[in-house]
Amino acid sequence: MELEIEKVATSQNTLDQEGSRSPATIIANGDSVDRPSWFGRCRRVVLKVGSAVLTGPRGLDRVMIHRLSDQVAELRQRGHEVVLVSSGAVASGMRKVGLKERPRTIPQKQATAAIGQTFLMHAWEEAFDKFDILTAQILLTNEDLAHRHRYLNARNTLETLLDWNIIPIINENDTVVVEEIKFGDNDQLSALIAGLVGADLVVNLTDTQGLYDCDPRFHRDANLIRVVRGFSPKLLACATPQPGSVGTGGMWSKVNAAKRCLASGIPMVIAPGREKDVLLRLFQGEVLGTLFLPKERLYHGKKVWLANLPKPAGDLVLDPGAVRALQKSGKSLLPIGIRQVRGSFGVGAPVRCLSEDGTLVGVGLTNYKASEIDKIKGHHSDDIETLIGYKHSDEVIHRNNFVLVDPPVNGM
Ligand SMILES: Nc1ncnc2c1ncn2[C@@H]1O[C@H](COP(=O)(O)OP(=O)(O)O)[C@@H](O)[C@H]1O
Ligand SMILES: N[C@@H](CCC(=O)OP(=O)(O)O)C(=O)O
Repeated sequence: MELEIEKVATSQNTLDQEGSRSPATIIANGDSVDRPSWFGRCRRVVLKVGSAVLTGPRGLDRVMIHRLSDQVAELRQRGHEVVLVSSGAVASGMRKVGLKERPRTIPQKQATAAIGQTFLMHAWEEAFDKFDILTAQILLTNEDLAHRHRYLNARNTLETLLDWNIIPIINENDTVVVEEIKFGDNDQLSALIAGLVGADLVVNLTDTQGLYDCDPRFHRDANLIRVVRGFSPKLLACATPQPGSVGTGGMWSKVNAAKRCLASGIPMVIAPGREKDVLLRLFQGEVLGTLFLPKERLYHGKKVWLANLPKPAGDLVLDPGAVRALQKSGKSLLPIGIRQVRGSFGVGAPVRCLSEDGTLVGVGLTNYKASEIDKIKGHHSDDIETLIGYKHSDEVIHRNNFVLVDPPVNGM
């Protein structure tokens, strides 16, 4: 079976200076490829399973969990590494305490998730136990991954678990997060985890056949989109943010997750989780769901984190020339183009770069602290030492430590 994609090539996985793994599969030449070998080469896979797949009217669907774990065990036999992102804590907790509707208040949601999470983990643990496969629970918040050193710690833990052949099972730490610090939902979390571990593919299992050109609940004539090459904002218009009865974020969130994955050069497939043997069939090359293929990799290594996670510690307001240099020429930020410094931050802090009208241009890590940038702003780099007594570098932000917020993307 042939998949028509514009350009596909695989490279060996590489590690950057900090040990980040790069996804192996990048789109690169003009030939079509056969799906079985393409999927076969996706060694490291992040598998996200939605509440809509894992829970039914009577709560957690253990049969489904067994069916999925059987397939994951088979994929591992074939040499794939699997990192599982499992939703379902709130939905299964709800049934446990007899709630008919999703809890509305944050403390109720958190308490329900606490009840459901142990139940959920127990079910996965039991299902993988048949194959003598160990699992490990990882609960994360956005705050955890926003700090670079904690992000790297999470990566080291995941790498060690994979090295030990243990299946990491990740969920958002619902019992401590409030709306402001949430990932949003597990679709976003799975895309971030994929960037973190340098996954070769994300499989997102949900309760529809894939992405339709409009919401199939309201449009009977909706058409399933089979392959998407590169991201386009048009895709977001296809999907609504309204989830099913137990989900969070809906299809809109999955398309946003695909956007994140594609920017990091990682393909993603949205597939029907309840379809019999869906994972095995996908990896055998059957055309199922919607496959999103990257056209180019915008971010590598540290930039994957920079583009997705850090909490800015301050702002730099730039003159139009500096904005142009960053946006159009991919240059580093020099002090001469900085008009204003906001906030108090140290060396290495993530800061937002804004144009004078307040538009967000990008995010970068600074080479100087706020008080120093205040002294050197508007000056030539040759004057840095005279102004602050030393010179770390000519640039306030080096281009290797900067990402544009809305980089140009090629799509559909
Ligand atoms: N364009 C679309 N294509 C497919 N499904 C869509 C679309 N727009 C909205 N949806 C809805 O999104 C739902 C899946 O999202 P969600 O309920 O969050 O699932 P999950 O629990 O798997 O994360 C589907 O039930 C579907 O009805
Ligand atoms: N962390 C929540 C799931 C949040 C979520 O994203 O749900 P879903 O849209 O079903 O993937 C839970 O375990 O219930």
